[in-house]
Amino acid sequence: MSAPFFEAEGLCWGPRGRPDLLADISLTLNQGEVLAICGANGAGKSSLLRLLYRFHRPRRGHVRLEGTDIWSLPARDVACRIAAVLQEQPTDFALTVRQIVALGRLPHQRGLSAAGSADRDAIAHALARLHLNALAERPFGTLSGGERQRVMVARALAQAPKLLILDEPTNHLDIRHQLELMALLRGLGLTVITTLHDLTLAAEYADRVLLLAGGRVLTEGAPAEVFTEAHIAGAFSVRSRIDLSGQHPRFSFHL
Ligand SMILES: Nc1ncnc2c1ncn2[C@@H]1O[C@H](COP(=O)(O)OP(=O)(O)OP(=O)(O)O)[C@@H](O)[C@H]1O
Repeated sequence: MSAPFFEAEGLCWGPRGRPDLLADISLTLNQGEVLAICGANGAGKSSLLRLLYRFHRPRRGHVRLEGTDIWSLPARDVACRIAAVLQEQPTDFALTVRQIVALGRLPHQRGLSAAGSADRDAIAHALARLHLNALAERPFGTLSGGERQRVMVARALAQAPKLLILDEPTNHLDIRHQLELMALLRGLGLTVITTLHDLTLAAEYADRVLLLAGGRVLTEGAPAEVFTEAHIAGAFSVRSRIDLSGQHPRFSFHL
């Protein structure tokens, strides 16, 4: 049997000298699937992502991409395969949008060789996909929060990854840009793992949802299986009503 495209198995992690914050987390993704990770503040979503894009080394367990443990590869090789869009943004505000997006090509460039035509094509394509052509020569520091977020997604696309990992990518985006970004992520054909606070977006755009609570997997599966009133109460300590009359579930929440 061939290995799953992406697999995390029995992951445990905690900060140095502290007990585990994440315990026994496993997930499997097929190529092209979109996984949403949802859960309350402090549930461990960002910490889990850091294990998946090889920032934190798990205390126990393994993360494998196409059957290879990501810790058996040099960081640069992993960066050619996995791109991450994080909540923290670059502080180098003087760089232009094009220069920031070009940073996505660094893992693919050897030594100090100048960017080649493949790099220029990837940068142009990423700028166009995120509707950033008009902003390409603007200093990053002069952009709005939502524009910056789109630049960070463009940088990740320029990296030409096999797996795209995003931490709350719809933060700062207005409703139209949220929907556009989710449709873009869906339409890329890439395997995507993203944390999302908005359960409606997760239900509409993700193939699978992993619900975290207290650093553990509460449940994982198709959105309709995961988003039940009982699971939502368990993860978020709120009561909810789920309207299943439309194409996608709609939620209302109460204390
Ligand atoms: N390096 C660290 N040292 C100490 N505590 C940490 C560290 N990293 C994460 N934590 C703690 O682990 C818990 C989970 O944090 P994490 O950022 O993963 O949660 P989250 O689900 O992404 O939350 P949010 O929705 O608020 O972004 C939090 O209580 C956080 O304070």
